[in-house]
Amino acid sequence: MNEINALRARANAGDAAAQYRLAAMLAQAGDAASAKEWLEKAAASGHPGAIYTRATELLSGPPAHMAPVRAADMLREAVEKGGLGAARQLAALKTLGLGAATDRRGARALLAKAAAGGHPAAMREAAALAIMAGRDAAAADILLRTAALKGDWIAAVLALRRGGIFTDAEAQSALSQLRQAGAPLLDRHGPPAATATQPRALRENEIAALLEKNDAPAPSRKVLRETAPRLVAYEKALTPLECDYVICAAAPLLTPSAVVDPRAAGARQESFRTSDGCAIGVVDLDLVLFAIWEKLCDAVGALTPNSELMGVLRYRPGQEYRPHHDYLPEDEKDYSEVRRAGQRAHTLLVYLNDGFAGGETIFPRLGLSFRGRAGDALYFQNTDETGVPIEDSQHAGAAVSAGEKWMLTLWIRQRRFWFWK
Ligand SMILES: O=C(O)CCC(=O)C(=O)O
Ligand SMILES: [Fe+2]
Repeated sequence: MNEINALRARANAGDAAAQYRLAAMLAQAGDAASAKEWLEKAAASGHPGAIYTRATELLSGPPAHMAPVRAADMLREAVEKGGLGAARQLAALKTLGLGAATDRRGARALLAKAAAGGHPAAMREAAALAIMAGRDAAAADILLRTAALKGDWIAAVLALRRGGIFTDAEAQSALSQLRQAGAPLLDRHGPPAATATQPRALRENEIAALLEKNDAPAPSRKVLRETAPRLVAYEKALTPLECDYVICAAAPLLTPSAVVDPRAAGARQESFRTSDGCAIGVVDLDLVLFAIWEKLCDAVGALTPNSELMGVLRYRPGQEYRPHHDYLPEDEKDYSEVRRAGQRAHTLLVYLNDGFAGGETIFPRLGLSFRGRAGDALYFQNTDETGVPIEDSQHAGAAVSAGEKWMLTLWIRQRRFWFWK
């Protein structure tokens, strides 16, 4: 209590950092209204963290509620004031071309700045990009280790999975903390490092050099069915690190899945879909997730802007997705959606993990079933080229009988789906 009173006194005297801390403490204590008030004051006093938080609010919710240009302006202001979280978020906007001009190089430079400044999530993001691009693995491991030791739990999971980064004692302590927090992916991890890596601060230009994109080889593909609905299996569409990254990014966002109901406004919960799921919204995207998104669209020859936001599903034992179609019902309400971007012509499902039983994807009308290993993907057609539904594309996610099944889903429209630009 003393601490909060002292903080309040400093906040009232106009100390921006105290205002920001007070807002965080009040939010944690459940007093959302006062938290919001202090956050606004901190932003007005020029606190970069507060400006960043307000900007992310403008990037959340349905498109009609978003103000991306204003958000980008605020993020720029926060970056100028030294905000590292803001630099990371602005990098994502520049990658998407949302609220700011598309500028991939500028985006990487901003991420490098945030990582060199010691922002844990930015360091983890830079490490993942470096590993994905096949660049200096030792430098990537240093970034990952530093981010994990600074408290970034995703970095800790990735470091454990990769092995050779934590000593045995560090790994044990990370594992027990992660277990307590309910983190995913703790079943399997690599060997410990014989000795602790010497921490070394990486310079901004050194990190920027790690982020240059290398073209990954195209995954091998096998056509499972030639005629409509066309089905194609991809082997190793994503690497283990990419799968793990998606699972970790999605885990905090999961809520019980919803499906589009032709009769009700908005989405509702359905007993025939019992998994937990989420869409990775623009505010959740980072350069790693964007690279994965683009890689998957490239694999199936689709334009990324034609695809809906990536979705992630988690099925626990007994959970399933009963037979359904992915194309949208063409009634009055949903038809405007279909008119804008066309039908959900294509689906790509990526199996993100191994170690579960059941959970095959089944096509009852085709007598086909498929289950990929971690990183494998299944493509199928839901409509023909003109958007006419293919009824035989009906499919189901069979109940999982043991373990957890994690899946990335991508629905691709006939035309541009992205609502910006
Ligand atoms: O879980 C599966 O295998 C199928 C998922 C699915 O059909 C969907 O997300 O639309
Ligand atoms: Fe589906």
